[in-house]
Amino acid sequence: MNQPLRLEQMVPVTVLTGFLGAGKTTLLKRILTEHHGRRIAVIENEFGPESIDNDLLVQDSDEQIVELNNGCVCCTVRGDLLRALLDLKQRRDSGAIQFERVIIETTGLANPGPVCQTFFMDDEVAGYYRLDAVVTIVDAKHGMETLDRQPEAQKQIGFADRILVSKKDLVNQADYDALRHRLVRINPRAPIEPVNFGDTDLNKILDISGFNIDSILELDPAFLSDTHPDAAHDHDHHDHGHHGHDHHDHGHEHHHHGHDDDEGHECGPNCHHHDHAHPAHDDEIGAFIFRSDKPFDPGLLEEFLGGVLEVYGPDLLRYKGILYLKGVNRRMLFQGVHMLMGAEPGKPWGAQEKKSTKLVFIGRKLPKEIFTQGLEQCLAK
Ligand SMILES: Nc1nc2c(ncn2[C@@H]2O[C@H](COP(=O)(O)OP(=O)(O)OP(=O)(O)O)[C@@H](O)[C@H]2O)c(=O)[nH]1
Repeated sequence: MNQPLRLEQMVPVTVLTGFLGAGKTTLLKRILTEHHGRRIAVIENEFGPESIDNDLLVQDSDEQIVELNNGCVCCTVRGDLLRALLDLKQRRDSGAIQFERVIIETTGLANPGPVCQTFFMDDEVAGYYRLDAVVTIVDAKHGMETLDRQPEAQKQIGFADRILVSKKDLVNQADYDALRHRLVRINPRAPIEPVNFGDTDLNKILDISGFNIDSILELDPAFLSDTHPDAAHDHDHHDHGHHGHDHHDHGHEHHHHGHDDDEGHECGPNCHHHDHAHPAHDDEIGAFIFRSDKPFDPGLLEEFLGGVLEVYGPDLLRYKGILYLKGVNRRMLFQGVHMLMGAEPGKPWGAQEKKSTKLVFIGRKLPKEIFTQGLEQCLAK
């Protein structure tokens, strides 16, 4: 195995996902034709009638396009994705091609989970590429209906580090607000912005470290509890002293127990429909937050998480946050996808800083009580 690169040397990867016809290709084309001076390798699948026009894309640009044929990235070609990434690595290392980042465009029907997991499961990929963020595009016109009908669409929202809403020009403000509200409920963690025909500030979607860094801090608890009373969960605020020996956790260590994506889906036809009223939405995918100013007992926490992931891993799309661990003088950055979890040391706690844990869990019908009560049991006595 090669020596892993340091985080900042790793090649950032953006996973671009979104509903069928939401505007992924429009955005990608825009990115690849803009003069932004970034060299981007693109991996995409060839699914769907609106497959990207490679000739156009590679024209007078440095981009490298790798196409994955044969259906969705999610269900059939994770092996291909792995090979494509390793192939790009090999060509880059040999000097045959140059690029600084990778964008993977998934099909409109893909569950981004397995795509993300690729970056944790293979040592060579995990040591070379850094999953930067999942960017999800939602179509303002058809988004509501798609969310109603397609669980995969909810997952795409659940996984997102950034949500871009396309086609705002086709709806009125009230419809846009209703959609936005629903998106916040499903995923309160991801900032949401409109995008007009792919016109977006690249800095908002590339190199945002949505996956690796403590972006949970972006969560505004007040906003959260406003829009989703169930989402926030507060605990007593009580600071505990602790001593300073460092607890080094695994940088890229993950647990995997198979059946991470146990509910196959069919790559069906496009789903574009007319408007209709949307009263209550009982979305399967939702989020909750756990906070505490008390430190965790690391052993208890590990045991609890191991157990709870065995049971709920398939339903847990994303979980991440900052851990305040007893006996550890720095924050631990914790994150996971389904049953793969990892933790890495973050910044040391400042002398005056109030230490606390913030975790967000996003998943399908998660039993919030089981999680929050279990986590509370893991707090150091
Ligand atoms: N009105 C409007 N149309 C848009 C906007 N963005 C994209 N479109 C149109 O929506 C259609 C679908 O866009 P694509 O970029 O092909 O969507 P996609 O997500 O790549 O589609 P699939 O590959 O089928 O999943 C195209 O006709 C675009 O021109 C927008 O902001 N406003």
